[in-house]
Amino acid sequence: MGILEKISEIEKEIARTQKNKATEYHLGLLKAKLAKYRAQLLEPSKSASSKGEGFDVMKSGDARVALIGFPSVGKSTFLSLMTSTASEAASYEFTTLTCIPGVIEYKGANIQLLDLPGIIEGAAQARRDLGDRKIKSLPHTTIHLQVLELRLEPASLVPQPCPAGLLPRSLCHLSSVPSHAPLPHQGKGRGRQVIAVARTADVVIMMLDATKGEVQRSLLEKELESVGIRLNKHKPNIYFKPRKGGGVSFNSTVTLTQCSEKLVQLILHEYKIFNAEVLFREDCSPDEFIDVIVGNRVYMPCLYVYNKIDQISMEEVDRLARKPNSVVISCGMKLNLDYLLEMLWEYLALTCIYTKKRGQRPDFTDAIILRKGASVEHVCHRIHRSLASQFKYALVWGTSTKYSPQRVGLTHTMEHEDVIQIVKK
Ligand SMILES: Nc1nc2c(ncn2[C@@H]2O[C@H](COP(=O)(O)OP(=O)(O)OP(=O)(O)O)[C@@H](O)[C@H]2O)c(=O)[nH]1
Ligand SMILES: [K+]
Ligand SMILES: [Mg+2]
Repeated sequence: MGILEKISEIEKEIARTQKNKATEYHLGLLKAKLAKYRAQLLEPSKSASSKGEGFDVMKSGDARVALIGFPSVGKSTFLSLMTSTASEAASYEFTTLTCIPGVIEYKGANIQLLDLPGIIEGAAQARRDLGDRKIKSLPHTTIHLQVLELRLEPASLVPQPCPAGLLPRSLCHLSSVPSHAPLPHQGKGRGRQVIAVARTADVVIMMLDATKGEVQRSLLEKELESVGIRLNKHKPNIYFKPRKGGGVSFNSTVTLTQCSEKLVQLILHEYKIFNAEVLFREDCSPDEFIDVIVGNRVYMPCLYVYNKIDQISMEEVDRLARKPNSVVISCGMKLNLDYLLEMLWEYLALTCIYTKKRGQRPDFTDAIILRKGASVEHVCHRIHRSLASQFKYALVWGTSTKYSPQRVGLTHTMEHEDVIQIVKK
């Protein structure tokens, strides 16, 4: 049995297993198995040659935002609106085939915005290649595969009605494609590269077409989830350390309602870990525990952006706008873009630091933009390469200190809108 078949078997078994106290261990074990097979699938195959032309964009600016979404939801239109970069936008799908970077200038920060191909396409290609086993595909749910097949059979490139009852109308491929539109094979394996780029971002903007169903959102979430990207979640607060011997020592500082010592042991055994120290500091689920064992997960804020609200009713706009982590916009009519920027800024959680020279007022026109949690040393490096080595102490005004000003060292953590004066040796 191939890995994909094994995954599908386990998924089926999970689906048909009733969730209750009696099946809890069984389910936990199945989930551990599933995560293991998925990881195997994602390991870069040795035959995979090129890293993907057009995707190796340099990280630049103060932060990076990746635009993820189905084809033709308006990603390129958005990039062209928000930045001085033009990215081709058109009514046919898969207009964008590479990664196009642009820069948003906001509150003195340079935010790199990456326009990417409609993510599903590459994954679809991977699915098509499964036959000859060239590309080890990402796992998908059954419905997902149905969608992909529907979309990419040559016949689906011409307008055709959707088979009744198979899919929501929103996902049917009803648009016609002009002759100059790229053929599906040109996007070979891009879904994987899109995901690789997404992993490097500080925030993901998941762009959705407000006129289409909610299913697009859950499909994308599943796809990102299955490659280890965790959206709007924090890293589980579990201490985990494999050891040489001594068995598994299990402890928790809170009451656990989803995991028990026995379940943790079972999951660990599935990973052939027989000696480890485990401390739950949070009431985590088995999935979260598995994430900790497997590691290499990325935890990323995600903003769901519903575009094309010019096409839907006010009631519908209102409903979408009230969803958590969501913003409604229209690129076509330039609606609500300012609010989106505000939200994006919040999600990026950047820290602006102002510098001040001795005896002078702070320079509020030119902020130093750093990541949350940045230290005085980071500030020094940003000002000048050699500044940290000449550093004697710094005076800081703002919320990070008890007194203003306060004398601090290189390791002091800065907070948003702090003012700093650096004194050299
Ligand atoms: N009505 C309406 N149409 C929009 C809006 N934003 C974009 N469009 C149209 O949607 C179509 C697709 O836009 P693109 O920007 O090419 O979409 P994309 O997500 O980059 O598509 P791919 O690169 O193919 O994945 C174009 O015809 C745009 O003019 C909007 O707010 N309202
Ligand atoms: K398009
Ligand atoms: Mg595009």
